[in-house]
Amino acid sequence: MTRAIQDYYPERFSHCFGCGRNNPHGHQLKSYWKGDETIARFTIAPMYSGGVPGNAYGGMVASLIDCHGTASAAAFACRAQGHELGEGAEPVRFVTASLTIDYLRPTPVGKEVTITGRLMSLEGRKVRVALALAAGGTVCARGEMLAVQFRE
Ligand SMILES: CCCCCCCCCCCCCCCC(=O)SCCNC(=O)CCNC(=O)[C@H](O)C(C)(C)COP(=O)(O)OP(=O)(O)OC[C@H]1O[C@@H](n2cnc3c(N)ncnc32)[C@H](O)[C@@H]1OP(=O)(O)O
Repeated sequence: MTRAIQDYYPERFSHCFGCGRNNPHGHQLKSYWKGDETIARFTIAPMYSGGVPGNAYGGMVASLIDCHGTASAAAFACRAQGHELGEGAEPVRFVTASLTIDYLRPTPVGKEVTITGRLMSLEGRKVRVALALAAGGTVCARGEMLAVQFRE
């Protein structure tokens, strides 16, 4: 897949500060399929430093995990419906209902990090996603998300 999951979001859902392609001030995170899981790559700019020099502040870590989680939920739900993003019916939209983060190690700024997502369960409007953020192959933070399909 060369197109990011977020690139399939309808225009009106593309202004998120973390991942909206139409938000020029935001991070514009891009998530992709990687086999049965999802992956995003991002380099945190030094301006997002936490209290310890060289390390990111926790909100930034949570933000990346959050946006990758909702994108993953949309992709997992789509595939579970038997089609890929961009095919078939309009894709379902998810928002974060609950997100827990375990900060295991400091996350460096200025180095590429990867965020991965794995489907834990899919039940009705609810998708649970296991998430991890790693730098240089070392997991710095883990997350668990409950994403709920948005009712318009
Ligand atoms: C390519 C694809 C395109 C798709 C296109 C996508 C575009 C999509 C834009 C994405 C852009 C990025 C997004 C970034 C990620 C955010 O930052 S999203 C922003 C942060 N999140 C929010 O603002 C959400 C605020 N909360 C809400 O709006 C509502 O609480 C919710 C989550 C929609 C749920 O409300 P509701 O629809 O009335 O549903 P409700 O019946 O309350 O709950 C449904 C189920 O979830 C459970 N539940 C709800 N909340 C919780 C909770 N906190 N803990 C445990 N269980 C819960 C309920 O118990 C219920 O379970 P069941 O009884 O069905 O078993």
